[in-house]
Amino acid sequence: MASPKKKLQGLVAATITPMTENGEINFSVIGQYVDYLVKEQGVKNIFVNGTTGEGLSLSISERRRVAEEWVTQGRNKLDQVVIHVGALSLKESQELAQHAAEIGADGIAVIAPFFLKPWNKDVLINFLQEVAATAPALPFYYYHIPALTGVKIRAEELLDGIQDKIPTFQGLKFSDTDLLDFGQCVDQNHQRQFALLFGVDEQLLSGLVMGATGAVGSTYNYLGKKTNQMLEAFERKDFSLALNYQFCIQRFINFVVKLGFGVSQTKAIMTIVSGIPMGPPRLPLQRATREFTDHAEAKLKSLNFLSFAGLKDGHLEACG
Ligand SMILES: CC(=O)N[C@@H]([C@@H](O)[C@H](O)[C@H](O)CO)[C@@H](O)CC(=O)C(=O)O
Repeated sequence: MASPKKKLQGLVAATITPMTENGEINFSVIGQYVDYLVKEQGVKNIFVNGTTGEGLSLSISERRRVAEEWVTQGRNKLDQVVIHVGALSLKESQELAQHAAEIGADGIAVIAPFFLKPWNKDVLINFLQEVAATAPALPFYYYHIPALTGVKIRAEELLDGIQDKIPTFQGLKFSDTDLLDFGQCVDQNHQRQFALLFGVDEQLLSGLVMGATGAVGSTYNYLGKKTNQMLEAFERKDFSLALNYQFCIQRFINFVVKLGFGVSQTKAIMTIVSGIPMGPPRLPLQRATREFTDHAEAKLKSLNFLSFAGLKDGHLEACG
């Protein structure tokens, strides 16, 4: 069984793929992006080429180059770099998995194929197993995101006995709001051997209460510091403060969700907060509107999310 340096835990930023104005990948800012995550947001784990990274909208050659750049720039700065290698084609997924191993990534993750779909747990596991086997020394994570893949096989069902089939299986990225399913994943993880990473940032506190060992998400790119404060309050069992942080984060997410929120808008917000140009998204996504950007910036300012001043203990108003 593959053994990672240490269990993946804490916050994992689902990285954006920066692009130039003419739609090419902007590799030149990835080094600066790594430094920003580590120094400004206190986030030292990343999840590359996932949903936020538009992984499925990139060519295989682009995905390889993006993975390489993150691994290279993250060396001696980041704790873990997990590469999402899911694809509709098993062969492409295997190629990416093998490549991730060759470049020294710390783990790979795979979503369920979502066009011709696996119709039950065994078929899904067969697919995952074939990918994992091409990178036998790399920790393997299943990326559960049923709203986007349309594959509704419950995570707790998948987890049951999975290490017998996939010896490198190390955990789950759970991007769903079904806390019954998530709780049952935690419940069967008796020996705490798996990383159970929650993927719905606005509900992370509920995920922590249910037993999440960490979290992967888009907002940790720019709200990592704030979310880390929530994690620290939770660790100290200061649940009232942790809830204040969660509400504060929710106020922002709720605000942008009402305006229309997705990967394009994440790129725009990250550009505002970090000052690093993330560029436009790739078609079929459309660039965030000027109206969105102006409103989001005003909200970030009103919540004190641009200055990173932090909440004063117990004062909910501090971010309002
Ligand atoms: C559907 C979606 O994009 N979910 C995000 C969340 O971080 C999400 O942006 C956040 O909870 C706000 O709704 C992540 O789970 C996705 C993710 O980690 C990824 O980019 O692979």
